Amino acid sequence: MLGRLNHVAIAVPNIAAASAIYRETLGADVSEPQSLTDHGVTVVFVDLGNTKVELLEPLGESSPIAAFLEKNPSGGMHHICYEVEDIFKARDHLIKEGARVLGDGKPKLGAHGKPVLFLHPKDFCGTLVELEQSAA
Ligand SMILES: CC[C@H](C(=O)O)C(=O)SCCNC(=O)CCNC(=O)[C@H](O)C(C)(C)COP(=O)(O)OP(=O)(O)OC[C@H]1O[C@@H](n2cnc3c(N)ncnc32)[C@H](O)[C@@H]1OP(=O)(O)O
Ligand SMILES: [Co+2]
Repeated sequence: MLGRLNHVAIAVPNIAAASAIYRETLGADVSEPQSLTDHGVTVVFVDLGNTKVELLEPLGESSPIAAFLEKNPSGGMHHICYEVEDIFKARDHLIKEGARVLGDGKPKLGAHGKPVLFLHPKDFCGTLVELEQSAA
């Protein structure tokens, strides 16, 4: 079911400072910030050629990453995103397996304009999993 590793996400308190660390200290290619109001985050992507790192900062009052940053004030690894061919097929399989699909189970468009879903960290070795459909 799982395809490529699309990205590893790091939640940060300040995305400008984190982008500067990746751009200047690590010499990485960092995208411009994207505000994803629907998702309550501002993101940038660090292009690594074979995969990406997503840096994300809370956006708005009810950001889903606010509680995570309260527990991890300097930031930390937040989620891992795998690609799947068919997100509906993947979702239905996971529900059948008893996994918790977060939200209302309806895929939303992610930062790449493709449908994404999130799976509860408690069901996947303490790791928040994001699934992104490889095709739009
Ligand atoms: C889609 C746009 C973009 C993209 O890639 O295109 C993004 O990736 S946007 C990313 C931001 N959006 C989300 O993360 C949506 C899914 N996340 C959620 O719904 C919440 O963050 C949730 C439910 C995973 C956690 O919410 P919250 O922290 O408010 O809940 P709890 O404090 O009750 O946490 C429950 C339990 O889970 C542990 N937890 C929380 N977050 C994580 C995490 N990132 N990794 C591992 N574990 C996590 C938390 O510590 C609690 O554990 P407990 O032992 O009960 O204390
Ligand atoms: Co993500």
